[in-house]
Amino acid sequence: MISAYTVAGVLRAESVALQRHGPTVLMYRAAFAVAQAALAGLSGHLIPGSRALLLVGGGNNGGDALVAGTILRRRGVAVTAFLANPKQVHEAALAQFLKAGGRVVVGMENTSVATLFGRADVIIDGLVGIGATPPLRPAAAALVELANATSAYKVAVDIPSGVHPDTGAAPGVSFAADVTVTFGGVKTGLLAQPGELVLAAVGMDVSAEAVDACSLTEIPGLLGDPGTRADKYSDGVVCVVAGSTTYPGAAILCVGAAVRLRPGMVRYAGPQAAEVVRHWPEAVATGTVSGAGRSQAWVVGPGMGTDQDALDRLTVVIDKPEPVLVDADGLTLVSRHPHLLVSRQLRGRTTVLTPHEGEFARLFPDLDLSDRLTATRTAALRSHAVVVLKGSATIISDGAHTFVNRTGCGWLASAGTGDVLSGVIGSLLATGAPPLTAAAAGVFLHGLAGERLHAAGLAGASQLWDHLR
Ligand SMILES: NC(=O)C1=CN([C@@H]2O[C@H](COP(=O)(O)OP(=O)(O)OC[C@H]3O[C@@H](n4cnc5c(N)ncnc54)[C@H](O)[C@@H]3O)[C@@H](O)[C@H]2O)[C@@H](O)CC1
Ligand SMILES: [K+]
Repeated sequence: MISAYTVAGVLRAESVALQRHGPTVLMYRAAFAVAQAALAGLSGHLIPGSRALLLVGGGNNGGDALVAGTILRRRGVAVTAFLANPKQVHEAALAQFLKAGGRVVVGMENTSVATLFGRADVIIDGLVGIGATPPLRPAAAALVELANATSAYKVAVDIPSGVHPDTGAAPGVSFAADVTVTFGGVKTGLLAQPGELVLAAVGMDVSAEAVDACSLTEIPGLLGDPGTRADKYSDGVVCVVAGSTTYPGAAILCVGAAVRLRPGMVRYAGPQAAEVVRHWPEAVATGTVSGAGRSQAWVVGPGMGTDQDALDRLTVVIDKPEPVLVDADGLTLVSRHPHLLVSRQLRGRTTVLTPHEGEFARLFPDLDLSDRLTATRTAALRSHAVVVLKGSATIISDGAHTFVNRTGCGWLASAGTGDVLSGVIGSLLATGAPPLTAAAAGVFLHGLAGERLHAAGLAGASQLWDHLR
C-alpha cells in the first residue's frame, strides 16, 4: 500500500528536514530526481542536443525546476526557462541556471511561443507546487494549456500545477503530466491522478504524518487463499439479483465474474435463470429472490431495470441481514426511494454502493464531484455504506479509510465491465472479508484483469473472466 499525506503533514516534516539539511540540499535532491525523470523520458533521443522547456513559477517549485534545468544543461540538453512571474523568481536557482548556459524567456511576446513549445522534447512544470491553491491564475493556466497541446514528455515537479495537492480537485486547467516527481511523501491529491508517480524522499521523515488514503498493491495479503477452504459452502455463497428481458447480458456477466473468481457456490435469482444456467452450469438459479436460498452476500441491480418488478426484487434484497452490494439500476431505484438505504443503515447492515459519476450525482446531488476524494468520503459517512466511486482512478471509502485504485485502463469504462466488477466484489463479500477490503480488493483485481486483457490485445467485458482467477 502507498500511504499518502496532506500538505499540512508534509510541511511539518519539511520544517524538521529544513533544520537538519538546509534548503539548498533539499532543493538539489528534489531537482536531481526531477532531472532523472526528464532524462528517462528523453530515452530514445540523443541527450546532447535534445530540448527541455521549464515552466517556472515564482516559488520554490519554480526553483526546483530551475535547478533540474541546470542539471540537464550540464548533461548537454538545450534548456529554456519560461518565467511565468519574472518579478518573483528563486534568485539563487536562476543564477545557477544562467551560469550553466540556460536560456530565459520572459513573457509571451518575446519569442515565437508556438515554436518554443512545439520543439520541446520534454516540458518540466514548476509553475506551482504545494504552496498554491487551484485554479491557476490566467498566465499560468495559459502556459499549461500550451504545454498540454504538445506531444513533449511532461514532468510535473511535486504536483501537476492546477491540481489541489490534498484533494486532487482540478477546478480549472491542469498540467497533463506523464510523470509526477513528488517530494517527501505522496500527497493525497496525487493518488487519484493519472500518469506515473515517482517519490523522491529528499531526506524528510513523514512517518508521523501518514493519513489513510492508500493505493493498493498488496492484495494477496488482504485475501485468504481459497485453496485451503473445505467445501463450497465454507467459502461463502453469493447471490446475484440482476438482469431483465431487456438486459439479459448483465446477469450473465455478473454471475460469470463471481463463478470465475472463486470456486465456491454462486446463486442467481431473477428472470434470466434459464439463460444464466445455460452459460454457467455451476450456478444455482431460480426465478424469484424468495426462492434463492441462503447466501452470505447479495449483489443487486445490474441490468434489472427500474420498473415495479425491479423495485419489488430490490426491496426483498435490501431487507436481507447479509452484506448487500447495490449497483446500476439498483442505485437509480435507491436514489428514488432513499428510505431503502436508511432502513439498512438503521439496522447497522453492511451495504456497498458502486456508482459511476452519473449515478453518484443522482444519489448525492449536493456533493461536488470536482473533489472526488472528499465526495466519496462524505457519501460513505452519510450513507453508512462503503462507497465505490468508479472512474479512471476508482475511489473506495467507508468514511474512515479511503483507498484509491491505480490498476486498470481506459476501455474498462465500456459497457458491461461494471457488471463484472459487481460480481467480483459480491463474491469477495461472501467470503466474509471486511466490506472495505472486499470492495478495494475487487476493484484492484478487476483493474488488473483489464490491464492483462489489454496487454493480450483484447477488450470486452466477457473476456475479463479469463483473467480474474
Ligand atoms: N517539501 C520540501 O522539503 C521541499 C519543497 N520544495 C518545493 O517547494 C514547493 C513549495 O514551494 P512554495 O511554498 O514556495 O510554493 P509554490 O512554489 O508551490 O507556490 C508559490 C508560488 O505560486 C504562486 N501562486 C500562488 N497561487 C497561484 C495560483 N493560483 N496560480 C498561479 N500561481 C500561483 C505564488 O505567487 C508563488 O510564486 C514544493 O511544492 C516543492 O516543489 C523543494 O524545494 C524541495 C524541498
Ligand atoms: K508543479
